[in-house]
Amino acid sequence: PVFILLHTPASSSSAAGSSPLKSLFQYIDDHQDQFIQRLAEWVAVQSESSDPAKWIEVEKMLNITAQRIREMGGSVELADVGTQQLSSGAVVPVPPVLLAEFPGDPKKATLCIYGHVDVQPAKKEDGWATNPYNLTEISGNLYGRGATDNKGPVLAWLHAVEVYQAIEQEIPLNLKFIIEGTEESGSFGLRELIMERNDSFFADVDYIVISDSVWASRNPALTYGARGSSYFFVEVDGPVDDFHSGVYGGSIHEPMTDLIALLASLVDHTGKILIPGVTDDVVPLTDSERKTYQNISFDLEDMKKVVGVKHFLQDTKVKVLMARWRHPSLSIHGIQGAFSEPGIKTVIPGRVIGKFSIRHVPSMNPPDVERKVQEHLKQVFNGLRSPNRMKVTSAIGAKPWVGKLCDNQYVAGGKAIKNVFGMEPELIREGSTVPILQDFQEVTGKSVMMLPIGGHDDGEHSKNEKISRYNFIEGTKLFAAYIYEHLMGGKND
Ligand SMILES: CC(C)C[C@H](NC(=O)CN)C(=O)O
Repeated sequence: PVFILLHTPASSSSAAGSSPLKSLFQYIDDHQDQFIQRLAEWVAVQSESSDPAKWIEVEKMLNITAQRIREMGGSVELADVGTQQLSSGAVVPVPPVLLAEFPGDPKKATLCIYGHVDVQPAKKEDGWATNPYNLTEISGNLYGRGATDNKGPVLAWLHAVEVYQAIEQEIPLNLKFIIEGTEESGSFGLRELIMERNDSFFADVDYIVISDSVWASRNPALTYGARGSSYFFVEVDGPVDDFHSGVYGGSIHEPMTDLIALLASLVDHTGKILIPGVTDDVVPLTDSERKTYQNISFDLEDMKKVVGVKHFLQDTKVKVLMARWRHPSLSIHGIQGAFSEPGIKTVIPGRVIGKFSIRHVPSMNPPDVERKVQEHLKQVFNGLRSPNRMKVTSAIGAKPWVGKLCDNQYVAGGKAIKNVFGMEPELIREGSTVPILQDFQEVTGKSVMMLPIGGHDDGEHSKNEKISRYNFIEGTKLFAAYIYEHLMGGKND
């Protein structure tokens, strides 16, 4: 990893008061209700990618995005990324990937913006205070599934372009967009598409920017690292059916009991991963890296309130940040086939599937981790001497990413933050995963940066996900300013 602290001196061209930026910002302020109305229309589409039955909604969302880009004068291709085989055995087409570009000038540098318009599942019964698919403003916050992850930021990028067009301000960059619909399920077929289009769509791209994350505190940030992820299903299957526990309880090996033993062997109550060898490759901590965590304005007390806990597994800010950004973690997400409705049911489920994931950090290697998980679970299951069958499958294998802080676009990002928020950017990493991030860097060799606009308390993936009106609107200004601050016609060096 590169840990160079960035200094972003204010340049004469980067004064917030200079007239193009002033006009751009004024237009954004004047049109904020219209921008929020458009976000409400996007949030209303239930584009959950975890359930292939809902891919029709994902495609609807991609078509709405395509239509908006065409209305703005961009050309759009909805690229085929193949098929997926479902657990039922059925083979279904994956939602396409949107590739778009605006008319360009070969003398200018080219920026490619990546985002996704699929969302994690959400139901009012999960405990939402409002309907998750009806964007609702309460006390300056816009609540709705996808408001921050990632419909709000994708829309903010389109609004930033719209603003240039509306005030007839020349855009100092060529712009391309790559928008997908299965990020929340591992980005099916996207790596292959990038490889296939490396010499065409990506050939003239200089910079790739991704706004699919949140700030670490109340301070605006530039993000230079993200964890990877491997997602696992461990299935235990035995009795031919679900059975009455009064009849069979005590005489059969219950799949759920086996599964609980398997899941309990993965991680302990302190968060320590128990799978042999999984943490062996984590890069050692250096003094200079440790120092980078000390200056982050992350407020532990504030974070406890956001999360609703008395304490974390770690007792200092630095340790909590390191746990989020530079150490792997293992989380257990759910059990399919288990009785999870309210009330009483005394059944022994005949087949259950446990779901868990491991967040990877440099220099972990997902295939290597997957092999160790397989070996470990096999060994634990053998020890149970159960007649049931166990199957472990890995659904996602996304690598961790570390960007290059010396790239030009971090300077443009820093200046843009100064223009909009009047402060230096915080240089942060991200605990969550954008599955395609490292592939972008590895396959295209281009400069990649994350430029988040989400707030630290936005609650991505959880109930009551939101983006604040402030972050959505100032974030739109940030993107407009970032475009403006980019080296006019400059290529990354
Ligand atoms: C691989 C995961 C499903 C990706 C997901 N990504 C994001 O939340 C990005 N905002 C994650 O859980 O990290």
